[in-house]
Amino acid sequence: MEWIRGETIGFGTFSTVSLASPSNNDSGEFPPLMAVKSADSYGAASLVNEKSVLDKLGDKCDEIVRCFGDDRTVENGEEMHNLFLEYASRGSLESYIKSLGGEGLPESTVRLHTGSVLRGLRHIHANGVAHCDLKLGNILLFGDGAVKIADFGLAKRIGEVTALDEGVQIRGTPLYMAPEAVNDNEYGSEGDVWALGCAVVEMFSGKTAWSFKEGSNFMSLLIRIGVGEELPMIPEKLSEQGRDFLSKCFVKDPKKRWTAEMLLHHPFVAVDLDHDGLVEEGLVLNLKTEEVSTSPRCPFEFPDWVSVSSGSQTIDSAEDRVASLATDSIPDWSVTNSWITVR
Ligand SMILES: Nc1ncnc2c1ncn2[C@@H]1O[C@H](COP(=O)(O)OP(=O)(O)OP(=O)(O)O)[C@@H](O)[C@H]1O
Repeated sequence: MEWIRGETIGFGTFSTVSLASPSNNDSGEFPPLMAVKSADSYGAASLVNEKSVLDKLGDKCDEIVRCFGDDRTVENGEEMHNLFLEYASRGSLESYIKSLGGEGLPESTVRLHTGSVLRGLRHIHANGVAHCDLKLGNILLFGDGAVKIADFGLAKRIGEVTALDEGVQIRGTPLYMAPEAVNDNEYGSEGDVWALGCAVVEMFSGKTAWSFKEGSNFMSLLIRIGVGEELPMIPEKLSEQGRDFLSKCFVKDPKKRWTAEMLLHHPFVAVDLDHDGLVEEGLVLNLKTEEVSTSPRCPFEFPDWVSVSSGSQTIDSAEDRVASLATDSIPDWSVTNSWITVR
């Protein structure tokens, strides 16, 4: 495909995202406007991983951003790897919520978006993949109000041990890390569910699920996540159903945490939504809800529930693991946007 690069619309750790349009699209094979994620040789591995995961996931799930292929170009004497993606005209949920001035979204919208992300996660997990970096910055908002999961640069096949899993590494964003990732370096489908809970809190309250003062100690956050009984904040103003939903995501033991499939049957997402609030927001909705059922009280009430484990690791004590993370060369951590993903 011959294509033209347009304006820059986003920056990631290793890539720049800009608009792209095909210069000759007579066949109509590509949309007239796409997002192109470009990385130099340093970030290329992440794009190669993202492309292979997106190929594996296919284009059957409406809640996962579509990929139209990749290519390489030489720009200013440098080889660039480019990945062509469906363009989300309203950017990420993170930037959208920031534009609301710290206010969160109405609960009816949060329920809708949560249902969409869950359908995406169910598809990802059913294909044996864990996203490993779910956060509002990686949930994209489209012109019709739909949301889709993006950024599969850190995604991994469940159970597979990659170079990233060896040694002391952090995959993803600390504020969304699940206890088993902090303690045991375990990243699987269960960790995505924990991260979804953190994203739901942030969507509703406009604040991160863990309170964390800028400049405060990174290790203290890891200890709070990994050790002890403290859980992320569950907003008081959220409905009973919403609070119950979050309590199923924020289960410290990954084996007891609900799966995406189970959560799709929770009444928080499997209900008739308040259409009025959404119409007021100008969102044209693509309503898809699961069959409503009563909320099971525990995972074992699901007859066909199967826990997908991410493989075993040599387990140090939680304290040892947190200490080793904190003594490995950790960047200058601060809150939200400036969190650095260590790959
Ligand atoms: N398909 C898209 N449509 C519109 N904007 C996009 C798209 N993909 C990415 N962006 C924008 O670019 C930003 C960076 O993209 P992305 O998170 O995929 O890059 P990354 O290098 O993998 O970043 P990260 O640091 O999160 O790993 C996103 O937060 C979003 O604002």
